[in-house]
Amino acid sequence: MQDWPDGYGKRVLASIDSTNAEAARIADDLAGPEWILALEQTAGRGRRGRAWVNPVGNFAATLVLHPTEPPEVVALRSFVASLALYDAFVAVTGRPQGLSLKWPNDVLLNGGKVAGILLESVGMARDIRHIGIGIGVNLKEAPGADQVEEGAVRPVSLLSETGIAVSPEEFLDALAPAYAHHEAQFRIYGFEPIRALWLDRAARLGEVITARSMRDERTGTFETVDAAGNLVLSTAKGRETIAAADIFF
Ligand SMILES: O=C(O)CCCC[C@@H]1SC[C@@H]2NC(=O)N[C@@H]21
Repeated sequence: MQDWPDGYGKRVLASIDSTNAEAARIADDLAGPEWILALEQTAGRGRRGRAWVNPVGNFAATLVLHPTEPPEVVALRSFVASLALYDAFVAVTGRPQGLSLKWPNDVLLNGGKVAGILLESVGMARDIRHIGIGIGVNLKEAPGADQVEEGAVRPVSLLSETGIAVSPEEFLDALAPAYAHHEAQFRIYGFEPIRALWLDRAARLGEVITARSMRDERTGTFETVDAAGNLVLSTAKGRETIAAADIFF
C-alpha cells in the first residue's frame, strides 16, 4: 500500500448525517485538502436527490478541495475520483478483473454498481470556494435491488463479489494516495490523459446504451467522452452530446 499523501488532511468521524454536508460546514475553515471519513452516515446523499443507504462497514467519505479553475474544469474531478477509486479497488483486491467505470462516475464490479460519487460545490457560479467529492463504496453490504430505480444496474458489494473484507479505514488508505496521484496528473497535464485512462476502463464503450435525463431519453452507440466530460452517443439522429443523464444498459 502507498503512504498517506503529503499535504492531505484526514478526519475520521464515528457518525455524521452526511460527509458531504459536513464538508460544506467545515470547508471554509480548512487550509488545504482534507478527507472526511464517517464510519456511519445517517442521511447519506446520492446523485439526483436520491438517498444513499450506508450501513456500517461500508465506505463513506468526502474529499474537500479548494480549486481555482472555472466550474467546468472543476467538475472534471469526478473523472479524477473515478480513476482513483478504480486504483484503490485494484490495490485492495490485488487485481483489476471485473472492474469498469460507468459514465459519469460509477464503479462497476462484475457488472454491478459497487461505488458512486457525488461531487458538490459551494460558492457562486463563477467563484467556487470549495468542492466536496463524496464517495460511497459498498464494501460490506449492497442495497437490495428493490431499493434502486427500475432498470438500474444491480448494486453489489466488494465482499459479496470477491470474498475480500476491507474496512473503511483500509480503503481510505488505498484511495487517498491514488487520488493524490491522479489529481497531480490532472493539474500538470489537464484532462486529456485522465480522459484517455477513463475510456480505457469504460463500461460498454462501443455498445448501445440509453441515456435518460429529466427531459428525455436517447439510445445510441456509446462513442466516447469528449474533452468536456460529456457522453457522446451516435444515434439515429446523428452524433449527440449529453452533459447529464443516467445510463441504462
Ligand atoms: O448516487 C451516487 O451514486 C453517489 C453516491 C455518493 C454517496 C457518498 S457517501 C459519502 C458522501 N456523503 C454523502 O452524503 N454522499 C456521498
